[in-house]
Amino acid sequence: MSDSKRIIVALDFAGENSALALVDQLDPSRCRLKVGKELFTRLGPRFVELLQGRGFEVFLDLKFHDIPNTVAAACAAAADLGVWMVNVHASGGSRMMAAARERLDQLGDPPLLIGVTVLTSLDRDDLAAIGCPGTPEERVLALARLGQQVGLDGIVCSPLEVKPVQADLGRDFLLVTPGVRPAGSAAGDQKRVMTPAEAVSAGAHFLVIGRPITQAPDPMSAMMQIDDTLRAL
Ligand SMILES: O=c1ccn([C@@H]2O[C@H](COP(=O)(O)O)[C@@H](O)[C@H]2O)c(=O)[nH]1
Repeated sequence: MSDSKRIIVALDFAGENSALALVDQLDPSRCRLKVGKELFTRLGPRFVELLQGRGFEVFLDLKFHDIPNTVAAACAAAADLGVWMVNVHASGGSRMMAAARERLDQLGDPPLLIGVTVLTSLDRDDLAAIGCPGTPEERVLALARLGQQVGLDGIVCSPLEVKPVQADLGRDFLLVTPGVRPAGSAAGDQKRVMTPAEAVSAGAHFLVIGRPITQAPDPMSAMMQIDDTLRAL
């Protein structure tokens, strides 16, 4: 799968003005935007519509995780909003993911449906502490297989798991990777990271990048620099 817009900028801002100050500098032909829990909780669907009205495709990153009926209905609401991509937690289980898939399949031109596997802020010790033995890679693979079986379009994982997942599930299953840090960027709360070039070289389809762009002194130039590096690969 080849897509010229690999970068999804994570709009993690506290309000409309700060978010739009960045969005105003971005070009919808070079990147997509991700609206997550903070901005959506503050500004709601209206803000997603505003971004789409400016020509951006939006990944609505609300990571739905609930009983099947509730998640299916939430996905349908996201589809009604016209978003490009929506996600659910794969750990919500097969029936939950299948319900989301079935509901979206009833609609014309549904958003891409993606399953979050193991958050990129977690390492093996964090997983052990919540009662999940094994490595993040093992757990990502198990959840990715489940997601593919029920017809998800792809998963969210860290760039570190891209190669093993593709070796197992093929290259058409979309891999969306946060945990992306250009060389020299602070990892912050992310534990499983790679550089943008490493992630794409490994086979990631889309990179979710927040603070390395949004907190840069010149966000547009930071985004273009990363994008130029990826286009040169
Ligand atoms: O496993 C996950 C799933 C989602 N995210 C989201 O991606 C961005 C990453 O932002 P950075 O500032 O580049 O760390 C953020 O919105 C997360 O909610 C993730 O990081 N890991």
